[in-house]
Amino acid sequence: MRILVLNPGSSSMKVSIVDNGAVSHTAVWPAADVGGDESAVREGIERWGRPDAIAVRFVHGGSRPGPALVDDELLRWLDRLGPLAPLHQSLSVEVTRLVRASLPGLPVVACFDTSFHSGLPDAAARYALPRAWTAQNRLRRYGFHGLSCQYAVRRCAELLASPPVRMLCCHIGAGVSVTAIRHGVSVDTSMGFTPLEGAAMATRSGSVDPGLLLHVLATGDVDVPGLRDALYHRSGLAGMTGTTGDLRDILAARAAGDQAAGAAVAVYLHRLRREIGAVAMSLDRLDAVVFTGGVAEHQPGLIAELVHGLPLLGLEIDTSRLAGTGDRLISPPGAAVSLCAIAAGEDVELAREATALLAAPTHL
Ligand SMILES: Nc1ncnc2c1ncn2[C@@H]1O[C@H](COP(=O)(O)OP(=O)(O)O)[C@@H](O)[C@H]1O
Ligand SMILES: CC(=O)OP(=O)(O)O
Ligand SMILES: [Mg+2]
Repeated sequence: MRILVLNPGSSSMKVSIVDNGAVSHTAVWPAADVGGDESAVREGIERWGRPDAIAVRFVHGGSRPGPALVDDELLRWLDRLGPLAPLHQSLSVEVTRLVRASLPGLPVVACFDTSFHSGLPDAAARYALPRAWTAQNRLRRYGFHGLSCQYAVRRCAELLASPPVRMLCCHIGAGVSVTAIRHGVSVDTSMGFTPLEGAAMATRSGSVDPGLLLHVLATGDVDVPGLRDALYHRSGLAGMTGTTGDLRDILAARAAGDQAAGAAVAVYLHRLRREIGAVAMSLDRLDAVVFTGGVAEHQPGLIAELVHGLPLLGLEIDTSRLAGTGDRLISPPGAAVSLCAIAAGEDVELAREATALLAAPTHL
């Protein structure tokens, strides 16, 4: 089956063709270029020809445990979740509308980041908030980057002689999250009700004392839309440095002696290590840690820096392996914990989920 895969991320729009499970074409557009003219999707369709089906990544799918065939009603419901993932959800809705109009008659499958975490243990999923608020089970921790985690589990098992039972998936791209996985199942994760919780990110703040936010709303010159904009678009590495938050530029500035860039990277790494430490505590031991996402893939030096600041977890890096390319083991032979660098494979998972859904007898 030939699947056109659309993966709107917060900094990029990734479009691929996955042919019987293998990625045959792929292109990445900066997110800012996507919106209005939707050129990325149109170009993908025109360049690569008609697929058999389309799979679209939606970061928020509420408590849905798996993918779903798109119809008008589902699309309206997904659109209503927009405010819970403002950097992603409306873009996913927009590109879905576009492909439905451009390729009428083809099945479109929505795949959700949240599904992988839909079975989170209650203690990890709930917030310590008034009971009445959480009664309908909506104000819970949903978790994100689930499609990336799913792929990391599969790929890590291929790279290691024996599949890891207890692992962490550190997805480090424009969005950053850490997930603890036992026997392939998510048991805790750093993102929560929205993809704003947890580590500091390219433009997102990550977790901030809710008391600070109340204080800013009560005393600062900012309303709720202004606060939302600040936390999603103008915080994180971007906010701390006054740049776009692209780590390529920030690391180059740090190397050139820019102190603000150096301080921002220190905060970014510190907050990520805290999330790794916190999430790891849901496992009784650690067999493997996967580093994936754009930053993990392209900035191995930063991964080494991250790991060197985690002596308590006993992680070791093999610098000669780190300098290699492709999906690989980056810990030394015989290390207690296997460290793996894996290119994010959300597109493969999206195609896999779409193929399985469309082959299911209930779909016929
Ligand atoms: N050489 C590189 N190429 C692409 N992205 C890079 C590179 N080095 C670092 N990055 C970082 O990776 C991030 C993109 O990661 P990615 O996982 O593709 O993000 P998203 O899916 O959220 O759009 C960028 O914000 C950028 O800072
Ligand atoms: C959930 C999320 O933040 O996704 P991305 O890293 O692709 O922006
Ligand atoms: Mg992404």
